[in-house]
Amino acid sequence: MTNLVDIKSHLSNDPIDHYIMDHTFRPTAEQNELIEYTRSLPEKFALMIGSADAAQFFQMLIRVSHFKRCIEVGTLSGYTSMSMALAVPDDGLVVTLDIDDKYVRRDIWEKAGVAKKLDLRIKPALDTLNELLEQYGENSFDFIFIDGDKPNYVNYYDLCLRLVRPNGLIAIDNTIYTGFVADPSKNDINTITIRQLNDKIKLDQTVDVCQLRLGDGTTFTLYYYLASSIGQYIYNYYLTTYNPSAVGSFQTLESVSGMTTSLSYNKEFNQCKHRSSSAPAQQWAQQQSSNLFFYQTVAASAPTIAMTYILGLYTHQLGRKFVLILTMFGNVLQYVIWLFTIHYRLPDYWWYIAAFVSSLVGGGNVSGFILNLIITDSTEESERTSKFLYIGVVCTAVGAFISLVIGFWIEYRGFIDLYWTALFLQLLTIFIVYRYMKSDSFVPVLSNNSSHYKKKIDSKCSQLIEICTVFTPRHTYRSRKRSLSLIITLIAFIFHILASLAFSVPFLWFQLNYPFCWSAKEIGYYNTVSSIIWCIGSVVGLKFLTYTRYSDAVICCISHIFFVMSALWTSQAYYNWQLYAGLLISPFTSYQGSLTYSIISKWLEPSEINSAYTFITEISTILNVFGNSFFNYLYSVTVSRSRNFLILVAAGLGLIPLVLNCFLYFVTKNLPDNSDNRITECKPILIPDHMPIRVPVGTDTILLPASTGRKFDLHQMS
Ligand SMILES: C[S@@+](CC[C@H](N)C(=O)[O-])C[C@H]1O[C@@H](n2cnc3c(N)ncnc32)[C@H](O)[C@@H]1O
Repeated sequence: MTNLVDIKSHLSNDPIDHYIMDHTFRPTAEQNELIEYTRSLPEKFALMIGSADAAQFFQMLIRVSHFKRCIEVGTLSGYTSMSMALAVPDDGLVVTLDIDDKYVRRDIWEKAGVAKKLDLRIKPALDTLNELLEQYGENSFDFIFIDGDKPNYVNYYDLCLRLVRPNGLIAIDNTIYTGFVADPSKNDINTITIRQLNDKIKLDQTVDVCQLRLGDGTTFTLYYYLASSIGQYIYNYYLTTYNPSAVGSFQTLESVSGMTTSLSYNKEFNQCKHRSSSAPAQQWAQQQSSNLFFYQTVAASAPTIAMTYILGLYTHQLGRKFVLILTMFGNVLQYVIWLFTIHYRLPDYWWYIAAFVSSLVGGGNVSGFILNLIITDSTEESERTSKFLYIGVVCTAVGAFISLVIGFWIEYRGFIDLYWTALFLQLLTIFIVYRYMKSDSFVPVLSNNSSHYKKKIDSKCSQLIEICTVFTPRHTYRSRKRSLSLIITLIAFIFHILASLAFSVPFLWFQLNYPFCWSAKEIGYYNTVSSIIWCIGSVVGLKFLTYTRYSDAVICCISHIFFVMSALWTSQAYYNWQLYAGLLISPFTSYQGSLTYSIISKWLEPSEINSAYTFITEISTILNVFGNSFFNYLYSVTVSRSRNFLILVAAGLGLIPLVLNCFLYFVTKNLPDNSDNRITECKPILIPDHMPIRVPVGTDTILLPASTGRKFDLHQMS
């Protein structure tokens, strides 16, 4: 069995230890002085000093990893703390904890010029660690050395796991405990606790571990656990940067808008019990996160709105392939800026720059617009409802699956990897679209009798007017029934988006905070269950609705009833199971989104569809931009009084499209449709090179896009 003296390299009698120390140990004068001083203490304490080679190794780790914030549990005379303080940069910090400062030599710290980097806290270390969680929040330290009283080792480890940041390091001293851990006859409380800790770490897959025969066996754990997706990342970032004394200097929405500061918190505000960050820190982080999202959407608002309009207007000229690639390229730029922002911890405005840059090419709405055009072009009117529903289901299922993968990915690989992968996939998609999507897969075909359409494309100006007025009842050829249906559908769509935003904007903060206080792992589990239920629910719902042959308006009504129920249920949820139970109806809550395109395409002329979709996309972009900002703002000012206020607002908003769809049902059922002069709906056909071409019924000649200049006879083709 190892002699206790042998395990401190600088006190060892082993010639090899002597040789190693002789060749590699480079103490400063102050370090030597502290070693000498500690040696002079009563033997019990003299032997407690950390091993000098271990301290030197920590210094090397701190320097190469650019660690800034460190903790030592168990100070004794302050040797290892001083060594760490010598290694951290000038603005670094070493918080060192002990129950007693009898032997601490602050004077030597002063002499070494590191006293200002050392924060000595004298009280039971468990209390101090909890205090540090309150003060700095979770994931806020780079390096922690545990070397306090052994019976508390497991407790120290648990708290330190929360304090250390992802990819930070925890070093634990005495994990071999002079070999006692491997000796079954040793069953004192210290040995038992250290064995328990070693066993715990052995089973913990969220950390990387290595146990070195350094000093008395120091275990290193590399903390991989990354807390959340981008919203979670931002929320956690704020939790960790919370500084009560500096909060006044942060620009909050309240200070910007000159409203009463809600940073004076209600003392009785409930907080997450398993997050030891303080209630003010949590509330502050929520406000900061929603503020950040507010400014992000504001930054993206004008370019998104303008570009959606411009790209919608010029899609025919630029080609869908080009527009699609352009929007994807915006995502690429966004990922790159995110990666830089996270990696270099750039200031907040980089998030806004990322949003601004990606919105310069239209953002996600434009790709949705292209997809909707492609679906409409390649389907007949009768199958369009089910096609839109089906695509909605596929998108939802894929989205849910992706969020599931993301949840687990973050858990095991972290944010940086995730965004690198996203970047890679986006580049791959650009390549696939570039390589395999047919250029200009659809250009409207003119029949010899569609002079109405010819007139419309005559000038850009008339297209602009067409987009803005396509829903107005000015068109003489459109019956009252059609005009009314279009307007009702449009308004229902607008309120559906608003209701969905009011529900979705606070939902992440809702999960992260009291009473749920979910970690990334728990959000990952929720996403897993959610994705499974979404897939099954959406497919079953689709089959059922196809089977019942309900009209679009009835399907939307049912969907809105589910939405209101879901929002009311969620707003009252207090236990985890209640959030899970809410998932049972959530797959049926958003049919309005996918059906709107199908509904309006039935009431419009084929030549109007492009303008109408551009208009709808524009409306949805504007609502998303301003709705997101507004609801984030509303959440930040209401959360301190009522955590579920916004979700109740969502339920209220959801009632409006419900009523409108009931009205639509009666309009479509009872009003006559007397628009005889409407151009007949085109039938899609597939020409040999699989380009979907729209042929007005009753014409025999179709004209292919000017670039091909080909002319087909329908009879020949059939
Ligand atoms: C092994 S020594 C620390 C040696 C020091 N890390 C070094 O490298 O020189 C353990 C220290 O833990 C302190 N300690 C014991 N129980 C404690 C507790 N409950 N809270 C904080 N410190 C405690 C003791 O006072 C003692 O100074």
